[in-house]
Amino acid sequence: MATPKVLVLRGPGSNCDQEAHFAFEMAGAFVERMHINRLREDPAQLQRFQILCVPGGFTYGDDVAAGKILATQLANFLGDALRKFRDAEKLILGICNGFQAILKAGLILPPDEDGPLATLGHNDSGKFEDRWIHLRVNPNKCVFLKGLESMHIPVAHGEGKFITRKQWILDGLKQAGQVVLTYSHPNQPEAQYPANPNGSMGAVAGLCDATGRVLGLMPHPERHVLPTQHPQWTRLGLAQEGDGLPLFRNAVEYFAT
Ligand SMILES: NC(=O)CC[C@H](N)C(=O)O
Repeated sequence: MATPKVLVLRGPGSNCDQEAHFAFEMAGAFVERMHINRLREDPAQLQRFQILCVPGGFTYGDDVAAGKILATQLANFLGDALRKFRDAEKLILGICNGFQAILKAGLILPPDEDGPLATLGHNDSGKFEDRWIHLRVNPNKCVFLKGLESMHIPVAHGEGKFITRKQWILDGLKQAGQVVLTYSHPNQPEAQYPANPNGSMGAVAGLCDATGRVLGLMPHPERHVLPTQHPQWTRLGLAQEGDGLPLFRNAVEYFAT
């Protein structure tokens, strides 16, 4: 098996980069963490890697809107390198602040003539939501989610409300199989608050691009890779591994030859 190299791209205010590094290493990849300013100095470095991960955090202090400044940097200074990377059939993962950044950079859904199709806004609750939630997984062709049905992992964000410009955009994304992660509740067909922690349209928690190789999600799979990270592991019994680990392993195995 060819071992892929992962670039965990940091910015000022990233705070989940070490966890993302650890998760990809557990899954069997080589991992390097790099500050975006270093990549801007020489964008061609990106092509040394097979997987790009933009981790969670508060880049640029969430100024303007969470992930917006990082998105602008990605689109304006690294746009060509990123398109080349994506078109080489490599993988891109954005977690939480990373999802905000890659979505707002147009890497998941290219904008149309009227502008962006979707964004992530402030939680309906008006506060930071930091707790464990349940996810339903519809992998469709998303490389990262192959074989998964559900996940129990934490969220920690203030701006995770997924909004499309019009309802038909969300309907189209569902039909195309791009809505790959939704918040779930056992008794609600579409999860309502608090199961849906931010009021996302369609209870959307994660979205992939049309190829299935770019995934963005608000919850944190890298915070549940070890079974002991689950808050109830002593009561429920120790699972074999954390629910988030298969997502990283799928990405690594995609490059198996
Ligand atoms: N954990 C995170 O990445 C948080 C994302 C962002 N700072 C928010 O609060 O919405």
